[in-house]
Amino acid sequence: MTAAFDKEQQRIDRVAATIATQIEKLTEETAHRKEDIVNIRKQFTEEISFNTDDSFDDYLETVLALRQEAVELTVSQSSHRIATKRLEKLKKMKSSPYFGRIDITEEDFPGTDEIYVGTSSLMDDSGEDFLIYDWRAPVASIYYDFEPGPIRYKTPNGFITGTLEKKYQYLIKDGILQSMFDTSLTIGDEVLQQVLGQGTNKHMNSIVATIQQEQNQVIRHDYKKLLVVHGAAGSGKTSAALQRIAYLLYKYRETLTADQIILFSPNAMFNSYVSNVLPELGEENMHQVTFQEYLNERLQDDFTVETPFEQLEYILTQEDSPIHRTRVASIKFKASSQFFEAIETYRKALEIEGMIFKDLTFRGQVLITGKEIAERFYSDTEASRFTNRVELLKEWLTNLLKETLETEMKEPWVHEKVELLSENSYRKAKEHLVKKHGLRNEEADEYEVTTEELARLITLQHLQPLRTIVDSFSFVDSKAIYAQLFADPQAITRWTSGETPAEWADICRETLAMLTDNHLSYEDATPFLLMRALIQGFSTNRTIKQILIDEAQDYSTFQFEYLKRLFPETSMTVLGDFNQAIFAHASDDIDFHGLNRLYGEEQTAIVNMTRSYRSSKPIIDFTSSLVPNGASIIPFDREGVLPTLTQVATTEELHHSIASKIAALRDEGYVSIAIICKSAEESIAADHGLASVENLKLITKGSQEYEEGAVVIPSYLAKGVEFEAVIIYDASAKQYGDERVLRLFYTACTRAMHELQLYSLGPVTPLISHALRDGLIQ
Ligand SMILES: Nc1ncnc2c1ncn2[C@@H]1O[C@H](COP(=O)(O)OP(=O)(O)OP(=O)(O)O)[C@@H](O)[C@H]1O
Repeated sequence: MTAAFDKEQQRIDRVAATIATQIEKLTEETAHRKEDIVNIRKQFTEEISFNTDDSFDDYLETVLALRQEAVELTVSQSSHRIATKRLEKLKKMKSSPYFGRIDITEEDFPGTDEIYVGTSSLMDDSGEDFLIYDWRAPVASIYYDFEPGPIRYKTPNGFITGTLEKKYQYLIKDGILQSMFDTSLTIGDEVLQQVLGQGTNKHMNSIVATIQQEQNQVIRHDYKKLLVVHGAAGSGKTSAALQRIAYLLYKYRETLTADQIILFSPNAMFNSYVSNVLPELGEENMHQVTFQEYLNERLQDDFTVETPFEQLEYILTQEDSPIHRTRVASIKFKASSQFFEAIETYRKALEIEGMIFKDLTFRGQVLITGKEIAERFYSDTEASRFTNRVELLKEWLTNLLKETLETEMKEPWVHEKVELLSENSYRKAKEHLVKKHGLRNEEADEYEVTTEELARLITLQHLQPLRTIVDSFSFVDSKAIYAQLFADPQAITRWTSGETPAEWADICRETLAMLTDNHLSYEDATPFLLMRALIQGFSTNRTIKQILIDEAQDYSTFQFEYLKRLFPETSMTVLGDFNQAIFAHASDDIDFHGLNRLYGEEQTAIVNMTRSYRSSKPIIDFTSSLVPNGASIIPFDREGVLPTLTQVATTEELHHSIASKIAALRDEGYVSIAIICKSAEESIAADHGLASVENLKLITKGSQEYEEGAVVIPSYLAKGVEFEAVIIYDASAKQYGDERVLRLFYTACTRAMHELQLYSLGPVTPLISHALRDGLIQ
C-alpha cells in the first residue's frame, strides 16, 4: 500500500468518525423531537377537553394557548422532519462518504484547496470547514466539467476562475478505500468501466459518481423555459433527468419541493424501475404519471379511451388492409401540426356559428333547449372574447336555475315532498340550516324550520345535477362539436388550406362511428381535450413548477401544446431519441427542432447527447448500424461479445433453442434476461411456448413492477428499461419486414447491456443486412 493510499484511508477514517458522532447526536435529537411532538399533541387534546366549559376568559386563554401550541407543533414537526432526513443521509454516507476530489487554486488566492465531493455535504466538528461538498454545490461542477488546467465556474456571486491541479476518483466500500485513480484525462474511465460492467438489479441506480460532461450540462441547465435533450439510446437521458431533479431540489431548496415536479413516464413499470434513484440521493420522489393517466382523468366520465398500447398493438398485429391504412393515416394526421391549426381555426369559426349545446331538462321537462342556448350565445357576438362569452353564458344559465328554484319551490310536487319528509331528513335539514345561520346552543335547539325553507332545500337538491352540469360547462356539447369536424368530409377545407390525407372521407366515417359509441381513439383524445379547453378555457395547474417528459419522441405536437397550456408556470425538460419513436403518429423528423415553436427559440435550449453507455461496444456497433444516423452514436469503449443470430425452421426449434439459451445465460451468472417480442400477441405465444423455462414472467401493459429475473415482454413495454441479456424472440422478415418497424426493432435491441441474441423463424429481417455484411453480428 502506498503512502498516499494510506493517507487517504486515514482521512476516510476521520470522516467516518465525524459521521458517527453526528449520527449519534442526531439520533438523540430526533428522539427528543419526537417526544416533544407527542407531548404537545397530548397537551393539546387535554386542553381542548378540559377548558371548553369554563368562563369566557378561560376560554380565550385556552384558544391562545392552543394557537401557541399549534405553532410549536408545526415547528417541532418540521425540525423533526429535517433532522430525520439528515440522519438518513448520514447513514447512507457512512459506507461510502465521497467519490471524488479536486485540487484547485483560485486566481488571486494563495494555496491549493482540496475539495472532496460526495452525495451530501459534511462539515467538520467545529462547523467551519467542509469535509465533503455536495455534488450539486457550484464548486463540485468542476469535478464533472474539467480536466486539469484552467477552470471557470459559476457561483451565486459570479464566475470564479483558477486552475484545476489534480482530479481523483475513489471507490470506497464499507469505509474501506478499494481503489483510487488520478484521472488526469477524462472522468475515470476505470470507475465507469467497473460500474457499467456490473449487472443490473431491480432498480435503476444513481450515476452521481460518474456523471459525464454532456450529462452535466443537462443536469445543471437552468436558464430557459424549455430544455430539449436529444440523446442516443443508452446515453443516460433518464439518468440525467433524475439527477437533474435532485439538482433542482438542492439549488432551489427554499422554494421547490418534490411534489411540485412531475415526471411523465412511458409506463407504470418504468415508474417502479426508476423509483429508487432519488431516495438513494437522499431526496423525495417527484410525482410520476403517464400521459394516459392524465387523459383518463379528464375523459373517463364521457368516453372509454383507447390506450396508446392498444393503438400500437392494433397497428402491429393487423394485416395490411384498406382499414389498416386508413387508421395509420388518421393517427398521423390527427397528430400533425396541420390538424392542430385546423382545430384552432375551427374554434375561431365557432365564434360566428357552429356551437352546439345540450338541452337542459328538469323533472322530464325541457327547461331550455340547446338551440335556445345557442341563440343566446350568438345574440351578441360583439360582446367580448369567445371564452368570456362562454363564461357569461354560464352565468346566464346559473341565473336561469335560480329563477327555476323560485318558481319550482312553490309547485305542488315540492309541497307533497315536504309533507312526506321523514324525521331523519327533517333533522338533517335542521342541522344544515342551523350551521348555515351560525346558531349555537339554545338558539339552535329552539330553531324551527319553516315550510318554505324545507321547500327551498328540496328543490335545490333536485336542481343539483343541473347546477353541476352548468358549473362544469357540460351544457356545451363538446362531443357533438368535435363530431361536427368530421360530419362533412369537404368541410375540412374551411379550417386548413393544407392537403388532407387521401383517406380523409374514410377517416371521417370511422371517427364518427367511434364517437357515436362513446369510444375515443388514442389519436383523438388530445385533439378532443384541446378543442374542449379552447372552448371552455384551460383548467390550469399553477402549483407544478417543473415537468420532465421522458421518451418525448412518442408525444405529438398536440400533446406538447396541451401540456404547455395546462402548466403555464412550468419549466419543461423534454428528453427523447427519434430512433426510438415507435408510435404510428411519429413523424419522420430526426430531431426536436420543431419544439422551438413551443416557447420560441429564445426560451429553448437544445442539448445533444451522443455517447452511449448502456451496451457493450459490440452491441452498440451493431445497433448503430441499424439506424440512418447511427454513425454519430459514440459507444463507450466497453468490451463484450458480438451479438448472435440463430435461424430456425420451426416454432418447436425456436422454443427449444431459446430455452437452452436462457439456461446457458443463467449458468453464466446473468439474472436479468428479457425475451423481447414485437407485440403483446407474440409475447403471449412466446410465454406459452417457453412454459418449460422456470421462473419466466410475462410482462403485460398492466404490469406495475419492474420484475427481476427472466421476462417475456412486448417491445414497446421494454421502453426506457434495460436487461443484462436480451433475446429477440423472432427477428424474422415476417415480423420486422420493412422500415416501418425499424424503430421498434432498434428500441428492442438497444435494451441489452452485455449480451444480445437474435432468433429468426425462417428468413431473417432485412433490417440487419448491413450488420451481417459488415460482420457486426455472428
Ligand atoms: N455517467 C454514467 N455513469 C454510470 N452509468 C451511466 C452513466 N450514464 C448512463 N449510465 C448507465 O447507462 C444506462 C442507460 O442510461 P439511461 O437509461 O439513463 O439512458 P437513456 O438515454 O434514458 O436510454 P434509452 O433512451 O435507451 O432508454 C443505465 O444503466 C445508466 O445507469
